[in-house]
Amino acid sequence: MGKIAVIYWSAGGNTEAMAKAIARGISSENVGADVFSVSEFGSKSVNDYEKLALGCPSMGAEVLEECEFEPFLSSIEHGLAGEKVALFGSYGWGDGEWMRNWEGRMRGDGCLLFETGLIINLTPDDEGIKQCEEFGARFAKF
Ligand SMILES: Cc1cc2nc3c(=O)[nH]c(=O)nc-3n(C[C@H](O)[C@H](O)[C@H](O)COP(=O)(O)O)c2cc1C
Repeated sequence: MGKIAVIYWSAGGNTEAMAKAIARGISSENVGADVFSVSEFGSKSVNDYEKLALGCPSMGAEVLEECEFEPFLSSIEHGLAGEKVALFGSYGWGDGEWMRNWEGRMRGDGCLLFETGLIINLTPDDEGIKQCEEFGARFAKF
């Protein structure tokens, strides 16, 4: 089975912690997972991966982070039709609106969206980390 890229943007470390836990869950199913921040991913190709897990917190007013993550997503989304994609991210005071909008956008791109995006309020606690690991393990089998 091909590898999964877990690509995230995180300023405060919350979405980063989710990304690392999701990657652990993927690995627990003996599927390879490479974890990158958007800047680490740079100009690598998403085509080298069988599936993508994309993480970004709710920023601005219920939008994706606009300086790095949004341009990255715009640059890859034209090629995502038929691809298996999972979404995740941390949020603060909202109700997950950014994730619902993001899911709709990905469906519009023709992605095979995995479940609904995993959202966690602020810093994932032990239960949140477990949710991320289980989400990753299920995505590995998707
Ligand atoms: C500039 C800014 C804008 C934000 N906008 C929202 C928002 O619209 N809705 C929300 O629920 N949380 C919002 N938050 C809270 C973040 O989503 C939350 O702190 C999250 O845990 C940050 O994730 P990170 O640690 O991965 O950067 C915002 C935070 C910042 C700094």
